[in-house]
Amino acid sequence: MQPIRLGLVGYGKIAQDQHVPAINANPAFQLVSVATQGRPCAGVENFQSLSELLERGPHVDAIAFCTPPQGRFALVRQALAAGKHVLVEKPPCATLGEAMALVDQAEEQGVSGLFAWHSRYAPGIEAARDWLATRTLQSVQIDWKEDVRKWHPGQAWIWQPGGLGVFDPGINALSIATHLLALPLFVESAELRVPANCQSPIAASIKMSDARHLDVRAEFDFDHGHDELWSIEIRCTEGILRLDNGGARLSIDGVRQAVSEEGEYAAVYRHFQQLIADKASDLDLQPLRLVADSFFVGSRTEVEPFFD
Ligand SMILES: NC(=O)C1=CN([C@@H]2O[C@H](COP(=O)(O)OP(=O)(O)OC[C@H]3O[C@@H](n4cnc5c(N)ncnc54)[C@H](O)[C@@H]3O)[C@@H](O)[C@H]2O)C=CC1
Ligand SMILES: O=C1O[C@@H]([C@H](O)CO)[C@H](O)[C@H]1O
Repeated sequence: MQPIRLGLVGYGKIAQDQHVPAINANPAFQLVSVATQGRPCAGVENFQSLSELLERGPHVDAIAFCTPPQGRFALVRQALAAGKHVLVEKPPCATLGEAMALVDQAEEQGVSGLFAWHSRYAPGIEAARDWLATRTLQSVQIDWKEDVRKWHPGQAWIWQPGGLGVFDPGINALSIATHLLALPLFVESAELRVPANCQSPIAASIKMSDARHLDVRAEFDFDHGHDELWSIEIRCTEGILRLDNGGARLSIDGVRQAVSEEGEYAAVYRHFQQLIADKASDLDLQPLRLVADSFFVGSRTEVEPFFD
């Protein structure tokens, strides 16, 4: 079986940390070219732009996008128009409207698309989903706190319009919640704390609910200490389910549960491979909708300036 020939756009932190190692570990894929504006990727042909990669590079079947969300829409549209399958890092675009247009275009082009909500592939998520499917939910508490200086060092884009600020990691928690919970969530209120020199929040408190009045609270913090807190606690009539370490650890009533041994990005690329084989797509907009709604209804409080 011929491998899927892959191009990658945006050889930055996550591409180097996760995408290229996952691609190289999966024999169903062959990374053949990169388009990036920073350091080149060893072992493949490098280009300064997607246009150059498509016009002058070796043939690719699919393209993975690891650029910042601002400007990504035009790039993915260009790849779809060229008939390429696309894997798009989260958040899929800088706006909900752009993401909706990509969903339509992938269908029109008859290619496979994946919005890579990577946290949904964390080792404990599917076991958690199975347990919750037969339980009666009472409340959900999300705490998603990390140090932006550790995970996005020197990345000015994250503080600019479309960069989402603390919702860039926070959307991961929302992608897990929307995957675990049966009913659509909606935002009731939000408080956004925005540094005086930034366009996006460094912290946020969000109150959500669903059609059965489930109480869902989220606390996001981008200026947290070095030890991340990535946890979701779901109280049910039958017991308490808790995901920690971004979904890598699962406990029920304090007892650790067996989880998958597959890493997030290995699972992301295995899913992409299956979508291409099945001529299918997985382009979920729900996490981005909740972020958009948080910005719609969020009250803003100015806080001290942020300096990297
Ligand atoms: N930093 C992290 O820990 C994680 C980041 N992500 C997501 O991945 C995306 C990228 O994040 P990072 O890798 O941290 O950012 P980054 O700033 O380290 O990398 C972005 C890369 O895109 C390149 N680039 C920008 N515009 C381009 C264009 N028009 N054509 C070609 N290359 C272009 C830049 O040169 C840079 O190498 C974001 O959407 C982020 O939410 C996902 C998981 C973790
Ligand atoms: O998607 C993201 O994940 C975190 C961090 O890499 C933990 O996985 C990062 O802040 C965000 O972009």
